[in-house]
Amino acid sequence: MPKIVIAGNWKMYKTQSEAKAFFSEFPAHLKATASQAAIADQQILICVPYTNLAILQTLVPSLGQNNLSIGAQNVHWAENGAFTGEISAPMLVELGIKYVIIGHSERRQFFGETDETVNKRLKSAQAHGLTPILCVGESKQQRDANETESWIFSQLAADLVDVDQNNLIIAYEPIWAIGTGDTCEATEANRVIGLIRSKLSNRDITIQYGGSVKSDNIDEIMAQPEINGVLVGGASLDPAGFARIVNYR
Ligand SMILES: O=C(CO)COP(=O)(O)O
Repeated sequence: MPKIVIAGNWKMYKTQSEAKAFFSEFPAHLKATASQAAIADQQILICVPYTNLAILQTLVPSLGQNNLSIGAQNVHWAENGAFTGEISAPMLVELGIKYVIIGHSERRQFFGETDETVNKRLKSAQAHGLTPILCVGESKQQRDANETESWIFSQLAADLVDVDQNNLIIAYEPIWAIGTGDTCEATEANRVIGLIRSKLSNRDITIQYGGSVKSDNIDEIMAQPEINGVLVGGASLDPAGFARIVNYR
């Protein structure tokens, strides 16, 4: 059985003081919404801006929530070098970071990320023992043109060359559902995720859904058999709301 991973992607939100305020409230909300036994087998992950990584790595262990980790939102493929504005895998590893998002559609759309650079980032992350969360998904235009499957299959084929499928999470994030409130129907997300799984050599990979996940649609999404977790943007910024998402039922 794939592990359930409930992840937040804070994107470019929260200063250090705002991040600390979130974690001063989050554990109490988690305890108030469900028993620890119910969520014990899940991985809870929050991928934060680089400026919050170090402080949260020292703060989170004191919260008594062993299944809660902090992750990064990108990583460069080189160990170091003249790459202004980038962060390398050894820099994350030294902080004790274990998870990193790679190939988010916002990186592909606004920062020139290609399947080739996504593939290089994935391999470097894995070579340093990090578990990448690879994001794939189609645009509205591609969906309307019935190109969803062919597009995602081409992303997977290019992104996963020489990538170890034993240390990988995939997030299906239809671009048209991100930040729009226009969630993909749970059954449709389940169908596409099933197709993604059919293309993998390791069928036990955790595959998440992402795109306008909220506390009021999480139960239906997580009830789908192919969906092993979620990658949550906006709704992960609120400690009470994200605790409710972790405690789906
Ligand atoms: O991009 C996302 C997560 O990576 C989804 O963002 P929203 O949940 O805000 O739609």
